[in-house]
Order: sequence, then structure tokens, then C-alpha cells
Amino acid sequence: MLVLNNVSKTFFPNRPNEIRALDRLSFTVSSGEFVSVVGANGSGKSTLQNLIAGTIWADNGEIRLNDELLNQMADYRRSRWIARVFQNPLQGTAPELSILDNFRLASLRGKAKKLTIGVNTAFKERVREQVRLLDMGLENKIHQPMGLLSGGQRQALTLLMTVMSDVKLLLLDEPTAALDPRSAARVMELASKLIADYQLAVLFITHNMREALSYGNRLVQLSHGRIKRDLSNEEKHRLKPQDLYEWFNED
Ligand SMILES: Nc1ncnc2c1ncn2[C@@H]1O[C@H](COP(=O)(O)OP(=O)(O)OP(=O)(O)O)[C@@H](O)[C@H]1O
Repeated sequence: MLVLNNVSKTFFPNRPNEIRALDRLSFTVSSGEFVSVVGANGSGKSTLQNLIAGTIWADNGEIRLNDELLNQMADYRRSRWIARVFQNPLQGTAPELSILDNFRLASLRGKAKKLTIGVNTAFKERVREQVRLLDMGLENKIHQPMGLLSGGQRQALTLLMTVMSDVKLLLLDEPTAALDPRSAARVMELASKLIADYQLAVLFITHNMREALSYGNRLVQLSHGRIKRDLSNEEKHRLKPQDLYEWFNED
């Protein structure tokens, strides 16, 4: 379970251009909870993910994952339990390495590692089997460089790599923004299935209102660094995209 307790982050404190990006934010995300996070530009969505991933540190408050205090933990150590999928399909994988070697690297995430790219047969067969389940015809291409794949294929594989490691929390930062609508839907369907199968806790940032409503089982709206709305799955099901557009007009 992810727990944030009174977490704040201010950029340029005590200066004329001070920005309070997150303001005493508290909330929890349990395993299996897939939270869509919406909010106007600058409402604090990426800052929230950056603080959890450890690329920046909180000024105050506590961030815990399964009782482990993360505040002062280096990002590479957190990466054992926390994975992130970005908007840009090129981010997060090594284009010159093969699909298989990318899986190998992902399986070593956050662990003390001697970087060995060798893979044993059992691992290779497990990767091939999991890749086959994607039904993208990539199981016979696992020795090809990652860089040759389409954006949608890369995002799908990145998701698969994530769940095959020890990850408990998945941060999705507009993972479909660079994809065509068909690939976007395919990647989100896959994400939903993997998240449910592996019971991950998920924070999913999106600017796409239909995606925010179609995927996930909870909906949070951030506004000026605070949670303005936090809706259960049932409440979310009663919403229409138009309702979300109206939330943005209020801001
Ligand atoms: N590294 C940084 N240095 C200075 N200011 C920052 C930094 N990161 C974010 N900010 C500021 O903090 C506020 C929140 O930014 P953040 O990127 O978290 O918003 P967001 O909701 O993700 O926005 P968007 O939808 O545009 O991506 C903004 O005013 C932004 O300019």
C-alpha cells in the first residue's frame, strides 16, 4: 500500500516566484487500486509522481510503500518496487539492446547487480511465453533491437517488463499520449489486465477524459497541489466526459 501523509513540495521557496506544487497532500493507494489522476496543467500531477519515484524529494510529510519509508531513499533503490512508464515510448528502454536483454535489465531493477547480459534458457522461455500472450507477433523477435519496434509495441513490452519484476507500484505518466487511438486502446487494455492480474497499485496520469473514465477503478482530481475530488469506482461510472470538462472549467 502507498501512503502519503501531509506531503508538500514548494519550488523556489521564499522567493517572488515561489510555486507550491503540492500542498499537504494525504492519500493512500492499495494493491489492486488503479487510480486515474486528472487535473489542469500545473496542478501537481507530475510532481506527485516525481516525489514518489524519488527524482525529487518532499519538503515535508511522509511517503511510505508497504511500511517502508521512502522520503530519503535514492530513486534507484525505490525502483525495485516502483516502475514508471512515460509518455515517450523511447524512454525507459535501451533501443540498441534486444527485447530479451531489455527484459533481463528490467528483472535486475533496484537489485545489487553485476551487469551481465547473459540470459539463461528458463528466463528466455518465460519472456517468450509472456510476449506471446501480448498477441503482437513479437515472440519470434525477442533477439531484435528494441529500437526497431513501434511506439505501441514498446509501451506494451515496457508494461510487461514492469510486471515481471518485483514491482508493487506502477506510475503511468500519460503512457498513450504519443500513440494512435488503436494502439493507445490496446496498450491500456493490456495495462488494465496486467494491473488486475498482478494486483499492482497504480497512479495513472492522463489528459484524456475518456481514458480517465474508461480505465481504472478510482478517480482523483488534483487542483493547486491538493486533492479536490476522490471518486470510487461506482461514482466514476456515473460520470460522463462532459462532467470532467466542467471540473476543469471550475479551476
Ligand atoms: N523541477 C521544477 N522546478 C520548478 N518548478 C517546477 C518543477 N516541476 C514542476 N514545477 C512547477 O510546479 C507546478 C506543478 O507542476 P507539475 O508538472 O507537477 O504539474 P502537472 O499537473 O503535471 O502539469 P501538466 O499537466 O502540465 O504536466 C507547476 O507550476 C510547475 O511549473
